[in-house]
Amino acid sequence: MFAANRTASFAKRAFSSSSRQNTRVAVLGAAGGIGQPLSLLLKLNPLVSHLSLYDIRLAAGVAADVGHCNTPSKAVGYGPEDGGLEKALEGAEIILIPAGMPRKPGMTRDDLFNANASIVRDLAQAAAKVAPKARLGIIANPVNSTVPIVAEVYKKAGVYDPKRLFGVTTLDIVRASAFLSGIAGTQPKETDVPVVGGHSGPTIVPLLSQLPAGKKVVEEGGETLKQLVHRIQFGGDEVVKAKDGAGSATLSMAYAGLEWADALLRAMNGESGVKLCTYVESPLYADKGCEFFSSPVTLTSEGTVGEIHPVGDLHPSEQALLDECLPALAKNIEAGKKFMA
Ligand SMILES: NC(=O)C1=CN([C@@H]2O[C@H](COP(=O)(O)OP(=O)(O)OC[C@H]3O[C@@H](n4cnc5c(N)ncnc54)[C@H](O)[C@@H]3O)[C@@H](O)[C@H]2O)C=CC1
Ligand SMILES: O=C([O-])CC(=O)C(=O)O
Repeated sequence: MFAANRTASFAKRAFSSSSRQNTRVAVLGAAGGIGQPLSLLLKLNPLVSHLSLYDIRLAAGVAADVGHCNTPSKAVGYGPEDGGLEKALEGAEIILIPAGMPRKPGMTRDDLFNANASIVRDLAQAAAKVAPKARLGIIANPVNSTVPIVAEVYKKAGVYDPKRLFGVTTLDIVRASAFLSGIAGTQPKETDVPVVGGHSGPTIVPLLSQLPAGKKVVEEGGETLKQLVHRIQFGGDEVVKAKDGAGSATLSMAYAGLEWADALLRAMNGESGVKLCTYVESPLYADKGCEFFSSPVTLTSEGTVGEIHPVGDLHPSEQALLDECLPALAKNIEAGKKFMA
């Protein structure tokens, strides 16, 4: 439910007469480590009719390449010349933004702020102008801050609708599912761990006690629990270290980005009750300075934010993680808002 893992039903849906299968999706940063595999996965999704692939380099090549996949959707690449960004955004209903610098070993996600805040701001300004009604999925880090930046851009443009702005935290849910099932011996797709808070280190709060396999690990406590929580919170570092200077998670992020987009596409195509953990404007901890927070969200039939669910029952160890998350997250949100002030 939280991982929104429905890729296996692609084929079935391709022939469903009720689905509209005509959604236009734009990827900004489409030629990057995430952008390329994400564009491929979107090209394979039968609910996508048109893919607009924008990047400051190589987007035409990526579009030509994925365009040879024999699925019905069309892929078109755009560079910055001749108003390419605006053209890419025209008619977009879902916009994914993986444009921006990835981490190198020794960096935190917050160290990316200076490089990525202005990239995301500029892309959001164009999106607010050309496709203000599109649903936006922000992947570029630091997500905790880039989402508030986009909100401010949209407010300044007078087109902000908090129901259409999402931070993509799905990789945390994907990792929690992979790591817990590895310990518990359960099927990853059936090991659906809600992960709330934000998307960096201590702001990532896995709620393992809310499913049977995780509850057992939480109740046993000790090193196994400690290491599992640490691995979910710092899984990104694991990939950055293994890639040894060549970037951060790209393939698993593309998979997670597709899961996020597919959840919206399914909701927009008539599936009711689609629910996923995602980082949105939220009343849950606004009084603690966290105007944005990831918790389970039920999507509307428009693929927008519907009901925002509270975090539910927490084990004392999870309450402690949440207590640590909130001040750190509030600081990240404040940094994003200050950048736009
Ligand atoms: N939300 C999440 O869970 C995750 C987020 N990320 C973040 O995603 C971002 C991208 O990561 P990678 O794809 O690995 O980086 P990358 O460097 O491989 O690709 C980034 C792409 O963005 C493009 N780009 C830069 N400025 C642009 C602009 N103004 N307009 C359009 N495109 C522009 C670059 O040309 C490049 O193709 C990073 O900030 C990274 O930290 C990475 C993994 C997980
Ligand atoms: O760790 C990073 O810098 C990239 C990222 O957000 C992740 O892998 O979760």
